[in-house]
Amino acid sequence: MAKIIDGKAIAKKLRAVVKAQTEQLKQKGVIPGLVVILIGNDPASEIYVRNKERAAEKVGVNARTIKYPASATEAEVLAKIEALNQDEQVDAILVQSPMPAQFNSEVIQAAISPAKDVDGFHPLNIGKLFANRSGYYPVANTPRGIMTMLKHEGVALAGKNILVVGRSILVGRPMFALLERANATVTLAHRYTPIDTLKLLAQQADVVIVATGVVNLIQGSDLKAGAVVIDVGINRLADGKLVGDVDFSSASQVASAITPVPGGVGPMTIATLLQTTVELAGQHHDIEMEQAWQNI
Ligand SMILES: Nc1nc2c(c(=O)[nH]1)N[C@@H](CN(C=O)c1ccc(C(=O)N[C@@H](CCC(=O)O)C(=O)O)cc1)CN2
Repeated sequence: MAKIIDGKAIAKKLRAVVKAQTEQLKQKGVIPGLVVILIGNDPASEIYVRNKERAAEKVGVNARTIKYPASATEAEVLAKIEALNQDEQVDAILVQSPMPAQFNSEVIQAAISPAKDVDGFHPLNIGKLFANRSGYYPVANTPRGIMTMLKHEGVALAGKNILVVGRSILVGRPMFALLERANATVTLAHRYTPIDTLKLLAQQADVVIVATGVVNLIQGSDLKAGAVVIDVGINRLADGKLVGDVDFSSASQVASAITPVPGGVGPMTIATLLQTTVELAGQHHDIEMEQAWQNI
């Protein structure tokens, strides 16, 4: 039976470190400021945004949400982003995904100043990540949170065979870059990967990370014995139950460690968002931040 990786508990430890960092910044007169832009009325997004605000308040980050109706225009949101880019009180900006159909997410993401791009979706920050540039730049919070979880669990990555399933800008692509940077051999599978190929790749992988939104895509019988399984999927079934992209009951019989849904990757996304917010505030005010989170 696999060890269940407790994302909630790791996120709690990370938030405690972030809170201590926020207090250090406050002693220097800096209150980290986060603005979340929510467009439309996607019920899940409303919950995530509320959870971000609550978590921010607990660690001392000054967070606020700016809401737009689903009928909002790209021009009005772009004008607001431009004003926030100029606002000295704002260190971090994000626009919650998904956005309504009339929005071009590439245009919106590129409009946020790279120095305030707390999601790490700006092409400049993505380019730096893929080029493995030195220096500080924000990286997408879900894959970064997964790296923190893997480190916390003592999962060695160098030289390991890792399969990432899903190639979104939120998870799969930055996950690939972070793992490659950690000297793993990484395969990125996606919707055009034939299912037989996917299963063969999964059987060879020491670590499998799945972010597709397809319920039960990966079964225990697909996995190598002792693999580490990270399930990023959040799928709500007709009966209201939340499940991931991995069949937890069969996979947990074969894996050595596995993240549950809920309570796995999700809580790490929000804790890591706060971590990135505080780091961006430190950058803006030229304050060196101790990387204490590495030892959580
Ligand atoms: N601009 C962004 N949009 C979205 C991101 C993102 O990182 N930036 N990620 C997701 C949504 N998300 C954060 O924004 C998020 C999703 C899920 C959770 C979470 O804690 N999930 C819980 C279950 C919650 C539930 O009941 O639904 C869990 O897994 O335990 C946190 C954050 C897409 N959009």
